[in-house]
Amino acid sequence: MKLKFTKMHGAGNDFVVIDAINQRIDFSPEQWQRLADRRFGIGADQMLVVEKPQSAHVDFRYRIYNADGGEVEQCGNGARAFVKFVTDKGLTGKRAIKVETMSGVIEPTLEADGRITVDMGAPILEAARVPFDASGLQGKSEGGDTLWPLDINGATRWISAVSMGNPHAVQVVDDAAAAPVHIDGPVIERHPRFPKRVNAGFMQIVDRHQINLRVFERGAGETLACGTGACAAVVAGIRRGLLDSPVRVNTRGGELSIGWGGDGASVMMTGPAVVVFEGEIEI
Ligand SMILES: N[C@H](CCC[C@H](N)C(=O)O)C(=O)O
Repeated sequence: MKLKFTKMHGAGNDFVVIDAINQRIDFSPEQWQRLADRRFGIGADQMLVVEKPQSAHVDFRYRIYNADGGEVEQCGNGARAFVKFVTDKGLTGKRAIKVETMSGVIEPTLEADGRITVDMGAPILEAARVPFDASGLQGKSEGGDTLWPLDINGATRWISAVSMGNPHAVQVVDDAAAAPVHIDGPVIERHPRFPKRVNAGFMQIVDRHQINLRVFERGAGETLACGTGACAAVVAGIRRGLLDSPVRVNTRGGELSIGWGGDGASVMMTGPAVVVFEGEIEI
């Protein structure tokens, strides 16, 4: 079939965005991998699919596929690209929309300055619901957070386990630029205590309102930015007593702003969404 798509990015985290309301698509994991392939396909960290909603009082359904072809629960940078896409394509006249995902409803809003704010919902902090298997581990309290020891490549790394609908393992490092993202990231991603695998965040505290962050993403490897990873890192930093809301998150691909009012409150993420090109591909 000939597939129409839009190539987009949010702070360098790049996407193939597909209107599945006006196109019928039903791809295998191998076909999703092919679309994501940077040599044999279009190339992207994730594929974002726009569908009609299944629930009432919701404007769209949003499905997300990682570069490895697996469908996942949430994508923060993708949510910003999503609202820009449906607005630009005239699929909605609203500037604030409700979007159902595998992990619940999120609410992206197109701001007057072109940036986009997304209510990402409240973080999930109970280890078993991340999911993270903490059985037999001696965690340590820091502020209101519990840090868990993982043996990664022979060193003990103390991680916070946070879900934004998708799982994150966040650790504080002295220097994000020098962090062993490609050595420890793949080991953390597939650590047996994360039964659904995990996104591995490496957070450097710059000051109480600013971090530098790198993320080795589940199913995609290191990306230039990770929206849910930025949310998870800020939640962990605030709970550890290291950060105060709002927090500027410096990623390799750009800047995100994250706000969180504490346990039970939604995490609010603001950042850019950019169209790179429109295209068609035979698949
Ligand atoms: N790799 C993530 C999905 C994409 C998340 C990221 N691109 C974002 O902006 O939140 C996972 O497997 O949970």
